[in-house]
Amino acid sequence: MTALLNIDHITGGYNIHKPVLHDLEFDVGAGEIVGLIGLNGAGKSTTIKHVLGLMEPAEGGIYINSKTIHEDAEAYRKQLAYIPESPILYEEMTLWEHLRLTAMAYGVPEGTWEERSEKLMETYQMTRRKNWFPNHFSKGMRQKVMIMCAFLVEPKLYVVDEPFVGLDPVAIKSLLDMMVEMKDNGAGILMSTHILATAERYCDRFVLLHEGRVALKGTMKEIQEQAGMPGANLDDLYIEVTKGEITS
Ligand SMILES: Nc1ncnc2c1ncn2[C@@H]1O[C@H](COP(=O)(O)OP(=O)(O)OP(=O)(O)O)[C@@H](O)[C@H]1O
Repeated sequence: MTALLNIDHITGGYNIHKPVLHDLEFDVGAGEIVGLIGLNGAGKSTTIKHVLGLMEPAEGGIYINSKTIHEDAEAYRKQLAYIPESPILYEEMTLWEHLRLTAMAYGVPEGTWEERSEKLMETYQMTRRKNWFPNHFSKGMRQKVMIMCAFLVEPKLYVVDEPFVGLDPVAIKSLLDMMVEMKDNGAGILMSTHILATAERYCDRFVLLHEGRVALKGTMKEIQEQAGMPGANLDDLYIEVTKGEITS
């Protein structure tokens, strides 16, 4: 089976002489949630920037449905939606205009995007704020706008960076339910998070990064085996990895 997202032995970073990512190799398949886990500075955001095409690997390649961004940049980008850790909004555009702009950028047909948007606003309790501008939004509401824009597109691949910070429990539950629904519909999700209990409950597989290298990867059972810690939870595995005692 070809993976939806394939990170093929990439090395990369901000300075060609000092890579931050070293020979990274992992996949995200259709119909699964993969958790990208690691300490501050482990390389999660840098990995995500490479997947989004904002950074170019010095070595190796990144493929979505077997194609790199160079083969067809528009097709590559349209297959993925990104929920960033810090919301990026246009201050002069209302919530509804953000949704409309996203629909236009991704080519979501008229009728479909309005219907999805109304539903999303209801789910995230934002209907009343349809015509509000972002400067009236709380941090959590700003994050909800990003989430709604991503789910509006219904892409093949979701790239989600630390999504739970700032969201209220109802919104967290809605987000998780929606990720499960999209995965069941065949989407792939790469999610970076420090909330390990949630990751353990929702992710099908894990990639534990340590100092820019894959320290462990696989299902819970597989990473427990790799670490020689049968039955260990993700917290324990993570702590063990970050002691630097396990080499991949
Ligand atoms: N813009 C940048 N320029 C130079 N180095 C950077 C830049 N951003 C991150 N780095 C470095 O790259 C390494 C990986 O950082 P990255 O932001 O990918 O970590 P992270 O796993 O996402 O951490 P966090 O959990 O804190 O978000 C760190 O050593 C960091 O100092």
